[in-house]
Amino acid sequence: MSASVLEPSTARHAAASGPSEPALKVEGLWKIFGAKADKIIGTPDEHLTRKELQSKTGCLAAVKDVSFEVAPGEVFVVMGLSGSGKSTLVRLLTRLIEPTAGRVTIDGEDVTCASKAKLREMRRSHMAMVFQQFGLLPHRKVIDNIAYGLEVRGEGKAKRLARAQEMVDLVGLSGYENSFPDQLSGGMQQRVGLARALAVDPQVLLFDEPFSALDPLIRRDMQNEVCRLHEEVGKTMVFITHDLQEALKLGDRILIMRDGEVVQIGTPAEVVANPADDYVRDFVSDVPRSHVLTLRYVVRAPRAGESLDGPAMRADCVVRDAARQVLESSLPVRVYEGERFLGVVDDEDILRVVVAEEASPAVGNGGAA
Ligand SMILES: Nc1ncnc2c1ncn2[C@@H]1O[C@H](COP(=O)(O)OP(=O)(O)OP(=O)(O)O)[C@@H](O)[C@H]1O
Repeated sequence: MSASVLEPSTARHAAASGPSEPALKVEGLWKIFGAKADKIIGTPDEHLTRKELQSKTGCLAAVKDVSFEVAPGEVFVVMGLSGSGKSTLVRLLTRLIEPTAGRVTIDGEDVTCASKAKLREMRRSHMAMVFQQFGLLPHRKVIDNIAYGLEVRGEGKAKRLARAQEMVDLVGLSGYENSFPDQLSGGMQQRVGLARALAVDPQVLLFDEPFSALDPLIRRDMQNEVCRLHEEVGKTMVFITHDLQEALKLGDRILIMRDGEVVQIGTPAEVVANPADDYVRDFVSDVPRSHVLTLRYVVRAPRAGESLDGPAMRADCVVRDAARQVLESSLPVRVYEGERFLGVVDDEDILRVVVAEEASPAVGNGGAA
């Protein structure tokens, strides 16, 4: 995990700064594959496990009654093992796959009820997707690949090329405008994919395992690139991955899926501090707690007579980042959520997390607010 995991993004603040109309809303979304798929929901069979349903009816519930909301500017990660339903879910959001039931709303517009023409228009302007297999047009130059979405939308040549050039510069591809995709490395091709998605200025950017095929070092670079781009453009992002480290690094919140169902939705710290079940506990067992838990999870009430004159820190500061200041202070650090005083943290409280993560992966929730 790199240090940038720890830096709260602007979206973290945006997502935490109070209720607003969600950028994306998913309500009771189902996808059942099979001949009798539409006869299952509303019957007792909908409660069967995926395996039971499959052996009884031959149908497969790829996505089962999934609901969540994504705030404007939030990075929302969907994580799960292979077969858990992530790809199906992200395709349902844009109706590349038709849902069996449920509703998807993007920026207040109902995707599930949209006519074909409306859907086409929404795909052009409200959402853009970045795929693992880049999906670049091989006979078009980088600049024309990036401008493609704008061309489809009917933008004039000068305007779309100017916008594409801005995106080239944004993703660090200056000088490669006239190259063809097969002249670029995998990482650079994925930068083209990113630039192409950003060019249409969508409300929501969808990423379907975009970095899974890249070498680990390039993959890390690209994750950092997504963090940087997000800081710069502040787009709402839904990011699909099977990699927990990637999820923790990028996500403001993470949705963990298993067998088509939601197991847990929470911030990285919530998921690590309070795993919903053994499946999640297993996933997070190797994560260094001090890299993910925030002071909110360590804070305690001041003891009688304890000084309240120490420095103040924010509750969303990650323990590892806070450690130096807490250890250097001779007085306990006061922890605040906005204006609200939550309590104090001292050397012992910090060391307890660090020592516990050395000794055992299972660290409880010291004081979750
Ligand atoms: N067109 C289809 N017809 C029947 N079953 C399907 C279809 N597409 C997906 N499935 C099944 O739905 C389940 C979820 O698949 P999905 O590809 O969404 O999972 P995933 O989490 O994205 O996995 P991976 O990371 O391996 O792609 C799997 O059991 C898969 O076999």
